[in-house]
Amino acid sequence: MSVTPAQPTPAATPGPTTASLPTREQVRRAPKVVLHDHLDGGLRPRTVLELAGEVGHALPADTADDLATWFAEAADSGSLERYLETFAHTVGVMQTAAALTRVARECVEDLVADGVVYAELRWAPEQHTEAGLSLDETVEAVQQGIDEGCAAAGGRIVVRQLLTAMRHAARSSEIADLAIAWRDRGVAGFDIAGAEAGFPPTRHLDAFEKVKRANGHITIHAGEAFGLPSIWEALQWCGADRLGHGVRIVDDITVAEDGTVHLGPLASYVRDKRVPLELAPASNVQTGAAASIAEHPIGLLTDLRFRVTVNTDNRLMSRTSMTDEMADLVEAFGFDLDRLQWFTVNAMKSAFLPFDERLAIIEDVIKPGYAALRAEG
Ligand SMILES: O=c1[nH]cnc2c1ncn2[C@@H]1O[C@H](CO)[C@@H](O)[C@H]1O
Ligand SMILES: [Zn+2]
Repeated sequence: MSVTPAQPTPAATPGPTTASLPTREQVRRAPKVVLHDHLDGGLRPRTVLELAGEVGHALPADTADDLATWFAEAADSGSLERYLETFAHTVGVMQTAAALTRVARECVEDLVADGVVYAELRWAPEQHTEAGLSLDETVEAVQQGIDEGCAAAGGRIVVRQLLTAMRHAARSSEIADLAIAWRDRGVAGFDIAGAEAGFPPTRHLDAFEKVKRANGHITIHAGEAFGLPSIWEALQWCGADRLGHGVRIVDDITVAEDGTVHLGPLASYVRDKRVPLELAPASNVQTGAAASIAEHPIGLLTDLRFRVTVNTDNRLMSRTSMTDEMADLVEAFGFDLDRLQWFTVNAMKSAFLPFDERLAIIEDVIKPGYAALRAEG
């Protein structure tokens, strides 16, 4: 294997300085793209309360504000496993077609209000069959909600589903079939999620091969709670087109005291192949993958021109939105509108949507949207 040569340090990310940085309100109005947003991680607290009331699901709080606080605090655990325990209270109230449709419709409404113009929403159908729905019926119900939300938004947003299989379970092959069966009806790709340590992506090799043989798209949660082996398997065994998080790729990057940067073979591969990283700073801080937003490797990865994208992961558990994620990055790293546009174009280029449709959103929506904001001065 060839040795990766040391590289000169790129220009450092500017610190938060000038008055020309966008305000939070400008960030809200900027066109944004989210590739990594869990449908069951983005419910409105009030909706969780109402749906729980309908089905008699016991919750840890009984007002919307208290519930919002409970989710954020419980998820703020420093561990992915404990973070994931909070999903019992969202998945638990999403077991009927009506509930799935409502949650999907409200999700689209919330994303539109957040200035999102393209979204891929992921969720795990196998977790929504407790009350008797078939896998097919769960996908149909979610698509119904997406269609209603998009119709109400009058063309301001395009939304696709990603179907997730749970990595500790054994239904990934069925979920791969489901994703393939729904590919022309709103499903754009396949994912695996759940606890990472102890559940390597290669456990689901047959599912990934099935999707690949069908020319489908794959993203894999990898390099969040576990490091390089997980990323390597996702890319080199499972054929991932994108990395869900992938933040631990920094374990293969060294920065010497004189600022010289050295990329190991896996980090070089990820950058050279332009593998999109679905970074989600707020979520990473909660699960302990990063110490704080300011210390999040997004600064280094951006400087090194990896294909960085910014994502929410779970808006409810992380009490976040695309506006919050980007505005927090503006504050922590001094990112300007050009940089936010770069993240957004990176994301749109990496979407699991046909090339001509991606290009149309970049040229007709994203670039003019940022140009208008720049013109505000
Ligand atoms: O950041 C994450 N890492 C791994 N798994 C996750 C993350 N966020 C959510 N889920 C898991 O994905 C399922 C389907 O949406 C959720 O129920 C949750 O268990
Ligand atoms: Zn995720």
